[in-house]
Amino acid sequence: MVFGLFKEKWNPDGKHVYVTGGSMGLGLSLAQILVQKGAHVSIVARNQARLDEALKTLEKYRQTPAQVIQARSHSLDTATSSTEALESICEAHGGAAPDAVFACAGASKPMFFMEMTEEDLSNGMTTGYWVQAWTAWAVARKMAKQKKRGGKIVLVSSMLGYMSFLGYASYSPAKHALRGLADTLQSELMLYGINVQIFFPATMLTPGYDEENKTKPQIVKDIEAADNGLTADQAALALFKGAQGDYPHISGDFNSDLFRTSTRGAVGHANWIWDGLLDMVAFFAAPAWKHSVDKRVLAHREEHEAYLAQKSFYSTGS
Ligand SMILES: NC(=O)C1=CN([C@@H]2O[C@H](COP(=O)(O)OP(=O)(O)OC[C@H]3O[C@@H](n4cnc5c(N)ncnc54)[C@H](OP(=O)(O)O)[C@@H]3O)[C@@H](O)[C@H]2O)C=CC1
Ligand SMILES: CCCCCCCCCCCCCCCC(=O)[C@@H](N)CO
Repeated sequence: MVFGLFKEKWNPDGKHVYVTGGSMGLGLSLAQILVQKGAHVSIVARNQARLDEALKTLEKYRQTPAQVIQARSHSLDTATSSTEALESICEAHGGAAPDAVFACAGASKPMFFMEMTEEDLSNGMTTGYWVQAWTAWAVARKMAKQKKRGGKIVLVSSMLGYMSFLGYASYSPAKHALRGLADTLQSELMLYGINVQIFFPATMLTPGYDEENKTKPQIVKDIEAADNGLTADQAALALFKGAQGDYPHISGDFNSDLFRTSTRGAVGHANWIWDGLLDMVAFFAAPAWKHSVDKRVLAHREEHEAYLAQKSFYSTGS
């Protein structure tokens, strides 16, 4: 398989690009880049005040008076609300399907599995998987019905969609599921001339990151300290550059590249030589790193048991 050779780069200039989760973090930074490149940009998120702020920010990057820049408040948790959101942003474009969608919406609530409730686990699937899957479903159908060629659908997973470690039982499965969806759609939506990609960023220093750190156990923070994190702008640039091509998996940094090449499955190579070298590095580096994580987790056993005891875990029923 050869990706991107001899093909023109995807250019958002003059296109209608839909960014979910565009009111802050990765989505907002990406929306800024797209506006700067001359795209008509529609952002969707729930909180109206943050959408208003984001719209003001995006206006600063406007290139021409003709650009349509809009923000709409919708929850993307269900098929119905995701379809409504899509219909509402397409109104200004005469009902035409967007040229591209970047599904950035999502959230994570790390904590110990023992402490997760049924609600935590099922919300994890909604905020990690369905919030993007329904958008992909609604957009793909609209593009296909209108026989729009050259469409693009980009999902946002995480490095935790390639691997995982303690604390992410409600989040990592959803991000792995997104990979399964993206790999399926990359194959199936070729039928309609739609290019499907998925982004696997490591830590991004965003409002969402500050929020998840409120429930994140210290040991999880310690493991993550191996990663400095990218700013939202840096991550959005990596995402945008990946989206200019058509290679299905976009990784934001070197470590994600190691996991990409060593868990590639049936995804082709971005670069035969470089990917082979990275895979070889990962062959040694990933088990060494994992060994250090396992040691850290085992060293935490006693402290963890004391923590659970103090939370009355052992003395309450189910
Ligand atoms: N930050 C990180 O370290 C990493 C994040 N990721 C993923 O990257 C993506 C972006 O993350 P990040 O920028 O940090 O997130 P933020 O929390 O900073 O921003 C998330 C955006 O999504 C919107 N959103 C969240 N849930 C919903 C929903 N149910 N319906 C509609 N809009 C929603 C939020 O607005 P509102 O709340 O108002 O709806 C906001 O605009 C997410 O999918 C996240 O899982 C992946 C790897 C690392
Ligand atoms: C092959 C060897 C390389 C080893 C180095 C790996 C270092 C990993 C650090 C963990 C980063 C966690 C990213 C999670 C981001 C995320 O999705 C959450 N913030 C939830 O939003």
